[in-house]
Amino acid sequence: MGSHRNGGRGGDQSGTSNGDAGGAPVDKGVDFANYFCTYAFLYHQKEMLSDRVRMDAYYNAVFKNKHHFHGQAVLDVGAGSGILAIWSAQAGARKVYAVEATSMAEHARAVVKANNLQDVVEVIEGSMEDVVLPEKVDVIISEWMGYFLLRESMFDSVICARDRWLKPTGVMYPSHATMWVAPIRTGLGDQKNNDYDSSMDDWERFTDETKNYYGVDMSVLTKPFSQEQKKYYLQTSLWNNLHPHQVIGTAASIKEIDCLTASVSDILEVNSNFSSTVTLQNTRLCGYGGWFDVQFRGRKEDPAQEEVELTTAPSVDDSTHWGQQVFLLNPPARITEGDKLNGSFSMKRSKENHRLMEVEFSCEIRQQSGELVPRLVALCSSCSPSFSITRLPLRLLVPKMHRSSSTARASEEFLVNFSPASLSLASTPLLKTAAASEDLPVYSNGNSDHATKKEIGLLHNPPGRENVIHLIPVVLFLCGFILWISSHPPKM
Ligand SMILES: C[S@@+](CC[C@H](N)C(=O)[O-])C[C@H]1O[C@@H](n2cnc3c(N)ncnc32)[C@H](O)[C@@H]1O
Repeated sequence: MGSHRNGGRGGDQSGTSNGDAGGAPVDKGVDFANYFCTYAFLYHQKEMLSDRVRMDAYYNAVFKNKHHFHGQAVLDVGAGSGILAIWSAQAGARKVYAVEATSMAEHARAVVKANNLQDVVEVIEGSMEDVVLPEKVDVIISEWMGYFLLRESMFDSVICARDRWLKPTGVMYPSHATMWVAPIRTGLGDQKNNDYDSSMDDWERFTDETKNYYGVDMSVLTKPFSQEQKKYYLQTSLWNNLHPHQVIGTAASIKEIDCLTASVSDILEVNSNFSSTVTLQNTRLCGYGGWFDVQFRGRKEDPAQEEVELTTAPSVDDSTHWGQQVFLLNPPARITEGDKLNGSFSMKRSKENHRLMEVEFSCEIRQQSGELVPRLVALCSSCSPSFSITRLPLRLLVPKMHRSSSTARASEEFLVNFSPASLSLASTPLLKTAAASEDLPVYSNGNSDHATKKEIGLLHNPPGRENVIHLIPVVLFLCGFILWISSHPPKM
């Protein structure tokens, strides 16, 4: 006991390089500041603990498969508040190692003690990559899934733990994972286009004012500002809780992962050609929704007694805090039942931050007659895909949230590039007003970071300039009134 931290790897993971992350060097200090610190907040853990779909799935997986836990050694990778470690102990584990990188470990220790499980659950504060355990384990349990499964790249740490600490006969909880995409209709693209237009109108006012009031012409920056705003509003995927009616075609699986055998190189990139058949008559293809599910099946030689699945697919009653990622297409295209959508998807880690993803989509629409639909313009046609997404610590930046919340798991976007080369050309102008009537419940998109940015933007306006301008007529009127009064003194 107590000797588990910072041992084991001869320092190979404690420096600034982490080959497993995809070749790019990882600064652990920066990683901690950007990523781990989020999890040191109880409100963040609470939001995960409040996701009933997630909780029920893990709870059932453990308690309906006690045979995997009874009398066994279990490792909880990224224990957070300790919930999975505690369930493992309650299901009869002999020993549970609960490894947590952040100071949340202290809270986990308190919860373990309060539930009288301190003799079974040992909470270890440290990075999984650095921790040394006194024995190999029979089960690894972990909730490592980020938005659209792979964001956060936390599965790397689970793989590392598995390769070092799982017995050859061991079981992974969860055991399998799948990523899905499906064509969708949504009003989000229209909304984001409006946001972009307003930000450019605002920029124009700003450059006029800067020139008129301060004598400096900033208009040379209009293009880079426009690019920046396009990337922000239009080339970034969005968190959304899609209604199942917004899914307008068959879902396609783009990646399957066997948690027992996958290596980091298997998940560095996801590349898939997929096709989907439109299932709705006369509708708009506004983009794609992406989600994942994980299964608890045990291992082939030691299967689950009862298989459990956790899905984050669009759902009315069982939505999760992961929601779905929406990848917008601009402008939307008219499609109808029976049309075939042939797409290609590519996702890789951002060079700047291995926990963030860059996504490229392309798609071709083939009508039932076999004819190709004239070309669509891609919402993200000119973007160079690089973008940051983190489960950030501040509420403002959209942390991992409970499903009923209006915000999401983090500032969640993936940069998305609908490849212009493979997209069909625009035939449909963007329908700015049609969306609302056409799209069924469009749930909150969770972009409170956008709102925040705007709010911050307001603070940066020249102090009170607009208000002063609005006051000018009033002041003029009052001056006129005073002059008139003084030239027409009241007769006493
Ligand atoms: C999504 S949370 C899950 C928390 C908890 N297991 C639950 O299900 O509520 C992931 C946790 O893993 C921790 N974590 C991520 N990578 C880790 C690593 N390499 N070593 C230790 N902890 C890690 C994070 O700090 C975070 O608390």
